Amino acid sequence: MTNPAPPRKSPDQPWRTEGAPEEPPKPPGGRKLRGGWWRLVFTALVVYLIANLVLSFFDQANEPTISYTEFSKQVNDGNVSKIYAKGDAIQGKLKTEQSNPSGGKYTEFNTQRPSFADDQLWANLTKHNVTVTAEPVVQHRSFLANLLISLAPMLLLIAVWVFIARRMSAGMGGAGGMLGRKAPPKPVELIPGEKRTTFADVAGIDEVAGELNDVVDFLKNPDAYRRMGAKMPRGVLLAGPPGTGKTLLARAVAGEAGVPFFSASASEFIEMIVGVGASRVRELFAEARKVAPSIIFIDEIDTIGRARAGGSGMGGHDEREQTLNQILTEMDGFSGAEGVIVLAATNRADILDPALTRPGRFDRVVQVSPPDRGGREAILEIHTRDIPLAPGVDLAQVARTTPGMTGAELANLANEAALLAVKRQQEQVTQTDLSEALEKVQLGAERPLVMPEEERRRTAYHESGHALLGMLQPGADPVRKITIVPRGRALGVTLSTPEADRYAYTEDYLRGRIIGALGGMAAEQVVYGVVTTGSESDLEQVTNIARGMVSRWGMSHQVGRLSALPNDAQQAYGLAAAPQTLDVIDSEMRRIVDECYEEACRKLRDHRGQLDALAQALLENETLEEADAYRVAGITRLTKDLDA
Ligand SMILES: Nc1ncnc2c1ncn2[C@@H]1O[C@H](COP(=O)(O)OP(=O)(O)OP(=O)(O)O)[C@@H](O)[C@H]1O
Ligand SMILES: [Zn+2]
Repeated sequence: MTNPAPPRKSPDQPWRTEGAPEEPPKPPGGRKLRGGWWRLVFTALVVYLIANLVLSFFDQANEPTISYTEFSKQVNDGNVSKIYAKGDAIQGKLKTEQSNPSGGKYTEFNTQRPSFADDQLWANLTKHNVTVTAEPVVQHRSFLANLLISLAPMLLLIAVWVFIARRMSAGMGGAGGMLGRKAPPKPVELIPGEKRTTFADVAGIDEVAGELNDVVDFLKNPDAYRRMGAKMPRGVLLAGPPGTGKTLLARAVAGEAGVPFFSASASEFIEMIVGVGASRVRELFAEARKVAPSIIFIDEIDTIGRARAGGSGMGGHDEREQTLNQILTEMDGFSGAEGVIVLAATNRADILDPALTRPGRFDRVVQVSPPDRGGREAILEIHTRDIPLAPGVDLAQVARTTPGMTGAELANLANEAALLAVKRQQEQVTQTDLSEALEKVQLGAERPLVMPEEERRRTAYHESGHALLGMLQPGADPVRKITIVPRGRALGVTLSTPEADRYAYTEDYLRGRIIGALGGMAAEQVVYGVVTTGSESDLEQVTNIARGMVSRWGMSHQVGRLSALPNDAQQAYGLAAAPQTLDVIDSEMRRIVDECYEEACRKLRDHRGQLDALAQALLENETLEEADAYRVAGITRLTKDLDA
């Protein structure tokens, strides 16, 4: 829970404009399977060969093997002192050394008595006073060793196979596998000692919890429903952005109902060789049925449940389809009274295969959204339950300044504040810890970086450009902080957050956002006459907003009130925008951004004095808080904090 707030893609979030790209390329998620077992096979082969060599070395032991004729002759010559016999194998010792016909001398020997020899061996032996011992002859190779050697290749094969199978099921989250190697899926809430999650651990999404109440009810008392002939939904789909508490909610349903909770991530299913995903699904459902009523939770269902058809041509396509089919089959197989309810989570409900949401499957979709102000406060309360708070800590105030943040981000915030307090050896977490933690979460951690003076100056102008335009636009989100202390991957940051939660945006507001985001580049243009690479992430933000305005929100006359670009699900079905539509979208986006850029430059030229003042103040102080920023720029805030 230490990851910083993700880059904000949707406009309903506090936003920031900054001077450098922010996301480093993700390392490709590689598979770990290969290499390992080839090495195992190789090692096993080498061991096998060496073992064979050693054993065969013992085989051609010291004593030469002599013919039975030679042996008989030695007995008759009275040259044999003693023999050991087992069955027809005979080992013995001579009284005097003999030379071997094949070269060399020997006193000890081996020989084999032919089965048809009906000679007078026993008589001869006693006649010549040979000590005969019928003890078992020292065997160079035990029966077991012989067996092992003959079975070795097969054992080797089996070992390799088991090993591969284990590796594969380890990749499935360790729960279950093929080969009957049973580490059956463990229902999480049955693990002794584990604290049960309940609705009391979930806040800010009360309506959602309410919607799940009858699921809880059903799980608690399936018989009542059965008697009434009432059918429960077999699947409930929890849809919403990452970190809004979908997993938490699913656990809470299980916790409230007091039933076992099986959890799996859909992506685990499709990493494997074809067929394994489906069998893992079968196993999971079988286990859940055994202990019904119970809950199966499948996270990231979109990774297997995205719309089929359209041939995405991706690898693992078959496996995905088989796994999905298996899930659907299992769900269809429910009589509805078995008491296994499948909860699935996705943040891409829009791209799901319609087969999944058909009646009798995930026919109930519950939308989980980021919390509102009251919800944020309640979530903060939950996540500070175990943190000693200093008197005077105002969680409501924190909730006010965190619009758009999800439950996971708020939990992270509370934890960061606690970490700060520990670092400072405080007994309690203070309001200052909380606001500094928020700053770290929103802006990224401060980064020691000595910048050349010229670069600092340019950064100061860049950030002042963002800030001044933000302050000048009526209706824009207020500027909370400007800094030229490098943070995260940015050289400087200007932070603006809305006064209150916003749910819909006007065209003017969006244009204002574009103008503000272009403010950094425009300031460089106005002051230096050239621009730098420092505007990369600004331009990304600008492009996203402009694309949305033109292609999704009907804010371009040329394109009209159309959802002009196919969504992912439509794309999966092979739907693409017509080339001429793409041309229009492109030129409309350019028009809007160009207009905004011109306006940004014009405004900065008109207010050059304020721009210089802000840049100067930043060079001196490095960071300006909201009040100082407005004072330096000589601008009075047009709107007031609703709760201030
Ligand atoms: N509404 C909430 N109330 C309390 N805590 C929450 C809430 N939402 C999220 N959290 C906290 O954030 C953590 C992560 O949430 P969770 O994993 O449930 O989100 P998710 O929606 O499943 O995310 P993802 O889509 O990334 O899997 C939870 O364990 C919990 O600590
Ligand atoms: Zn910028």
